[in-house]
Amino acid sequence: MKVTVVGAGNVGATCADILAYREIANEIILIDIKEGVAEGKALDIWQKAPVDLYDSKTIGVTSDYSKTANSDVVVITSGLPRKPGMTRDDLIETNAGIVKSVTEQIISFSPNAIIIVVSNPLDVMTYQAHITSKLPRTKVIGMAGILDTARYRAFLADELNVSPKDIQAILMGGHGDTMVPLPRYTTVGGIPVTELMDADKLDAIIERTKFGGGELVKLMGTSAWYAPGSAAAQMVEAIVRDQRRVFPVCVKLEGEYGIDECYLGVPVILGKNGVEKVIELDLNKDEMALLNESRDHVLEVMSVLDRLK
Ligand SMILES: NC(=O)C1=CN([C@@H]2O[C@H](COP(=O)(O)OP(=O)(O)OC[C@H]3O[C@@H](n4cnc5c(N)ncnc54)[C@H](O)[C@@H]3O)[C@@H](O)[C@H]2O)C=CC1
Ligand SMILES: O=C([O-])CC(=O)C(=O)O
Repeated sequence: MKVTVVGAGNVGATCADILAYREIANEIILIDIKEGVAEGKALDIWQKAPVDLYDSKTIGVTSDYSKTANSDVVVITSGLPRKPGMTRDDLIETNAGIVKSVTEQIISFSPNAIIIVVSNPLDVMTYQAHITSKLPRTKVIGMAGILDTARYRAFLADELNVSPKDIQAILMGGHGDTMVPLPRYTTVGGIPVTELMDADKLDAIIERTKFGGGELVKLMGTSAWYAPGSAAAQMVEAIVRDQRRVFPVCVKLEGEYGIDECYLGVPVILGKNGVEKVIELDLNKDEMALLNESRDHVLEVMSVLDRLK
């Protein structure tokens, strides 16, 4: 299996490193526009192989897309990250152009690839890759839900003093402040979280999760990369190993949840064809209202993208 990671910055290099270390793909192409950066990071990852005992090969490239030819999966991380005081939406003008040009080049050499978008604003950049590539919605998806859910699970593990492995949860909606955590679908070793924690504490964790990306931007002056890189690699793994994992993934809705023509995070089955199935939960009135609020926000930012065209 051949996987290309576009953007050899913090998220892209972390993702490539995990793909190699866990031997998720045997050939990994790391490509960036900045001369030498992808080559250097790929070489560094390869020099770690004798220590960590893997034989997946990472190759770094500057802007030569012919080297990405026939990739099975492509992860797009190229673009600006936000700085303190910015929203993800503030990145739209710069990143839309970058995602568009990268997608055009990727698709000309790998017309059958499955594309996983990471660049922000996530839902709208995934839409950008979809309209540029003209690939079916099942093959152009965005990474956000695994990361947002992981943050929620990590905060719950801290609060309950239990292993994060035992926390199962699902989170829906756009990748932003309007994301929709679902306590009704959160369990700890099979026990509903609402039986283990009072509502105030759970609400505080939900609020922290919604602003989890911003918390890290404030601390570091740029956005996160370890968990995002890992979450993107987990999506690649589900596809290349046809694992049929159930993950929240950003996908274009075509009538599911009563929502049409909008990219939004929902639970899906992820396998060799990309999205094998969109899972429709029976949301209650309050949950549906939150999801619609999130949809409205994403549609508003999508309309900005349409004006930029
Ligand atoms: N979906 C999510 O949950 C997350 C999304 N992000 C987003 O991912 C993106 C990348 O973040 P970082 O890796 O931290 O940024 P970074 O600045 O460390 O890396 C971005 C890389 O993209 C490269 N690049 C820019 N234009 C390019 C082009 N046309 N072709 C190829 N490479 C190009 C840059 O040279 C740079 O190396 C940002 O937009 C950020 O907001 C970050 C974390 C989580
Ligand atoms: O917060 C950001 O800008 C990056 C991101 O999407 C995240 O870490 O959730």
